[in-house]
Amino acid sequence: MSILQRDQVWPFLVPREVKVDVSHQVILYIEDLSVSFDGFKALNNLNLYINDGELRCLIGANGAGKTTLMDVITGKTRCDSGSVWFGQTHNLLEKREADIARLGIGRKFQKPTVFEAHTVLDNLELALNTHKGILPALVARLSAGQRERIDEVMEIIGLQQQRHMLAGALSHGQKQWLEIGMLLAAEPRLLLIDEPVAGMTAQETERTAELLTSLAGHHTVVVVEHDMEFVRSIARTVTVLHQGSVLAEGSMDEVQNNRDVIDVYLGESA
Ligand SMILES: Nc1ncnc2c1ncn2[C@@H]1O[C@H](COP(=O)(O)OP(=O)(O)OP(=O)(O)O)[C@@H](O)[C@H]1O
Repeated sequence: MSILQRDQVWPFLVPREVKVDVSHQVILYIEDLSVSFDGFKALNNLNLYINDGELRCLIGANGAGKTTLMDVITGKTRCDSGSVWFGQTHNLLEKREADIARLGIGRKFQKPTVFEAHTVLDNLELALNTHKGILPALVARLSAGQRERIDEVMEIIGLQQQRHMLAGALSHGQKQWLEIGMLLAAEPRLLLIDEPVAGMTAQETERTAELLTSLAGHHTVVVVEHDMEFVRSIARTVTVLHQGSVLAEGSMDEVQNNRDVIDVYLGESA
């Protein structure tokens, strides 16, 4: 069944009762993180702090370590050393992938993986009830709260008109929004989003910028993206990774004018 082939873990089920201590405004603490593959350091003493409710963009050349970092945060890859804390009380390195998802960390991979043979509405219902399996999830009665959440999400992702349309008939951009909606259904605290606008039209890219910007505040959003124009349109703070470490961090203008960033990533044309 396609549900078993998914390459991601849904943050099953609402409401989220997990308490995340963000009294110091930081929701994600990453310190001295190192990961190596056969002696090659994909992450090298990386330090990164993400504030609660912020929208952070992560950029860096191919192989800089962006995916590996997401993999460690979500429990997919184990590190050699370092620490990763979700708020001040949850040590993510001690947790399994599914438990990390249940804490409220949602991840969206680059390629959309919606259930194409089901409607937009069914997809959102499935996101709330995946643990039941497809058929039982579709016939299960949703609570009033769940139904309300689905309506809210439908509005956030702007697919009310497509509610009863098969997901397979949506445009590429709409599929990406639907998948973001499937993550949102579970009200995640932290969303990790990999290259959301790859393959999108200019209009879809613009709409995605609005969507992600609107999520910040209520959620913390970390976006990995290569499209610099898009990053400029959404980013307050940009972190540049290079060879597994943070090379620079700051506003888009600051990193674009940073000599090291120009040398190793952006090039003179920036
Ligand atoms: N499972 C693995 N086994 C061996 N090497 C790996 C593995 N995963 C990643 N690497 C290597 O680690 C380095 C960092 O890769 P990673 O995918 O994290 O980079 P990235 O910044 O996400 O790049 P891209 O922008 O191309 O997605 C690369 O040199 C990659 O080849």
